[in-house]
Amino acid sequence: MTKTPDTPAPCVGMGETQHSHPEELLSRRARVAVPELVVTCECEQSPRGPCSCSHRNPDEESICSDSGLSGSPASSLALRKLSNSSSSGLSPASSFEECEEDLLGYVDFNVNQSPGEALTTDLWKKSKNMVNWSPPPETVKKRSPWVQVVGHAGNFQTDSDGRLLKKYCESEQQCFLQLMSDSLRPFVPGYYGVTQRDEQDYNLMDDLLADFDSPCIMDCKMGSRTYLEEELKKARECPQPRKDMYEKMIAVDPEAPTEEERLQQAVLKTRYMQWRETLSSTATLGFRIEGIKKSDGTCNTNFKRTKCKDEVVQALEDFVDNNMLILRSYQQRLQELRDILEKSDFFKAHEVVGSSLLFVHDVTGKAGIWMIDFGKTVPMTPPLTLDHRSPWLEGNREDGYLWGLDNFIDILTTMLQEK
Ligand SMILES: O=P(O)(O)O[C@H]1[C@H](O)[C@@H](OP(=O)(O)O)[C@H](OP(=O)(O)O)[C@@H](OP(=O)(O)O)[C@H]1O
Ligand SMILES: Nc1ncnc2c1ncn2[C@@H]1O[C@H](COP(=O)(O)OP(=O)(O)O)[C@@H](O)[C@H]1O
Repeated sequence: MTKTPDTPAPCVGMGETQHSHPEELLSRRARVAVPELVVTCECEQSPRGPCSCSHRNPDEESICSDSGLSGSPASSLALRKLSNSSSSGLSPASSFEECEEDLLGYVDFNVNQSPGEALTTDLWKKSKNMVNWSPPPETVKKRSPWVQVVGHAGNFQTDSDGRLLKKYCESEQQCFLQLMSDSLRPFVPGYYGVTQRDEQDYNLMDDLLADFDSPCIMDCKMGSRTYLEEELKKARECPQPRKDMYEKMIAVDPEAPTEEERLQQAVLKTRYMQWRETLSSTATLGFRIEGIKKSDGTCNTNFKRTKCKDEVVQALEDFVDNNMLILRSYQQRLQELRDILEKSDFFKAHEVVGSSLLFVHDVTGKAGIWMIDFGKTVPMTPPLTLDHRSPWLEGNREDGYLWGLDNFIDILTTMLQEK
């Protein structure tokens, strides 16, 4: 995904989470209190819309969009966009560093809470007793500001605990809840329930960048299909051609639209998504690079046409700066992930579409890979399961995730052998 903050909100004033009445919170299934919840009670409840994966404004553009400028070291537009999500202080996500003042009044109710732990009455009591607890100043560690590589504009906020708030999406919440007790747990961000800020609900999760120092980040979208079968069905029953997608299409290839699409100046979402799949490596390799952010601040989302193996290899070499140790770590981590995926109950029972692998490393040699974005990960009807390698035929709901992962591992293995 792509499209990010155009209207950045300053950090100041963004640190406050909307307060809710404790009883109300306790009764809301799978919700977890965040620090501020106990302090004041305004008893407001936000309207819970449908999956806020539809929170997106189709006209919003990406932070590092490939509108002709990406790929180069922060050009002026790229800088403007990047500044929305990086250390310049304009991020809609308030960074730890930017909000350091907030720490002076820092209150941590979740100090003993682990990811996925639901708020029980006992924990609630424990939390209340900790109202005035603050960490000693020496434990305050500066983190690099959070950076969003791709994704929808305004979808994220950060909190002062180094966690990330992502606009609420029910299917994503359901996935996270299950993932917290699945064998895949080490490969996903820790999840802490739902919280509110400015009347908007958010899923609260770990910021995977928190332990890295000026990280290099790559977002790769996994699978051979990037839209749900359900979306295809809807597009047939009630076609809704989109002008924004037509614009995005002709920006990359003016020849791509059909005569009819040209007349309408609009394309169906599924048509746009299929076009993107065949233009990139999604259709041929089962994954595609969406964006890369280097530690020097350069950001590139110009991978829409990165299709063949050689092009992917070139982008990967650039991402790791030809550091074979990092590449080896990534290869091993992907192999571990594959082993776990093949056994995971969650994975067997879900169609995983539009989900990404987030690759993160830094100059210290630390490297990690996590699965993110479960907005379009939906359960199969039991007892149906997927093998994630069979080709997709409409109705079988196969997503090609493991096929893509096999190809990814093969590419890294060949790169390592050739060095
Ligand atoms: O990357 P570009 O070419 O800009 O196209 C985007 C991505 O495919 C998004 O997928 P993802 O979020 O996985 O990156 C998708 O969001 P969905 O995930 O909601 O399908 C967007 O659909 P809209 O949000 O409907 O515009 C679509 O416009
Ligand atoms: N848990 C996380 N920790 C750190 N960065 C994240 C995390 N989740 C998402 N991101 C950043 O946000 C971007 C978009 O994430 P994603 O979940 O795909 O959002 P969207 O649903 O809006 O596309 C990713 O490319 C990554 O840079």
